[in-house]
Amino acid sequence: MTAPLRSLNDGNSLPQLGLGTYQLNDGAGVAAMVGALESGYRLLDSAVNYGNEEAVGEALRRSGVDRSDVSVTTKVPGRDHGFDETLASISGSLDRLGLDWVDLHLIHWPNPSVDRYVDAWRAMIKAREHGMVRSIGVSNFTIAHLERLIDETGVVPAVNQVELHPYFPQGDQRAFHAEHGIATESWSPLARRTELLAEPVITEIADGHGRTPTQVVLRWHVQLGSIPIPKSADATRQRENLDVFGFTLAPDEVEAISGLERGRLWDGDPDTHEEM
Ligand SMILES: NC(=O)C1=CN([C@@H]2O[C@H](COP(=O)(O)OP(=O)(O)OC[C@H]3O[C@@H](n4cnc5c(N)ncnc54)[C@H](OP(=O)(O)O)[C@@H]3O)[C@@H](O)[C@H]2O)C=CC1
Ligand SMILES: O=C(O)C(=O)[C@@H](O)[C@H](O)C(=O)CO
Repeated sequence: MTAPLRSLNDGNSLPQLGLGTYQLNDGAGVAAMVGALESGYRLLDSAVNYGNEEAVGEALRRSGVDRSDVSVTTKVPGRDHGFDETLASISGSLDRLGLDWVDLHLIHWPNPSVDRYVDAWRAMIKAREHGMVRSIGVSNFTIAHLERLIDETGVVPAVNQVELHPYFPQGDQRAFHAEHGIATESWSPLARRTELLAEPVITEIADGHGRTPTQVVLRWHVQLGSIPIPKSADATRQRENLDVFGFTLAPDEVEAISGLERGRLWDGDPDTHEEM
């Protein structure tokens, strides 16, 4: 089973669900990612700061899945913002991944107090022209950050990867993305397995569909039009998470799940939270 594809604003496409790889490191991480690829995952979400780009490349080679069939994402860390620094960062990622191109490269956090994300974005545009990356996007960018990128460069990101789960459905942010043709990706889509999966609203809907709470949450993301990237190190849970394309939530079920809104998981407000 593989996830259906969705089109991006640059003519490329991404699977509608991928594997988060934060904390999938070293040999165990490689094994988990090989298992995911064998189960049908075709999108791996990495970052320089996860310290696992070598492991992602190794898993891809070991899996035997055709390179062209897998969308590899990685991210420029805050310490590499700036034009030359970002181009060097992308080269470093390609070296560590052992790949000729990255499918989707993101600016990991805007780090507004540093104020170099527009320079980083200009370098991303250049890297795409050079064929080092196929699609370019951002992560944790607010509407104001996106407006500034678009105003100053005229290039609209293909993707914005943001915190998104039933406790934080990001209605305004998603509406802005839809208006500008930006695909939304959901990080921590399972709210990091907090009490979310035991919420009665979710368990009752899951029982009604003969599905697990996790599948209902991931299906909710898909029906919002966002691309969830759940992380699991476990082969059985990876397969469970990918198996969300054979049922449909009713509109009132989607709305009830969105009604769990209460805020961010932790203080990851991109206006104030910065990561180098
Ligand atoms: N751009 C950004 O700033 C950020 C990006 N991310 C990206 O998003 C990805 C996902 O987010 P993450 O924070 O990892 O959190 P998730 O919401 O994906 O939750 C992961 C947790 O859920 C558990 N889990 C997964 N599947 C199941 C299941 N079917 N049943 C029960 N438990 C399950 C995992 O355990 P187990 O492994 O044991 O299955 C793990 O403990 C990251 O890996 C990373 O790629 C995350 C944070 C910030
Ligand atoms: O996982 C990511 O991409 C992150 O940016 C993390 O560092 C995240 O910010 C986190 O886990 C902080 O606790």
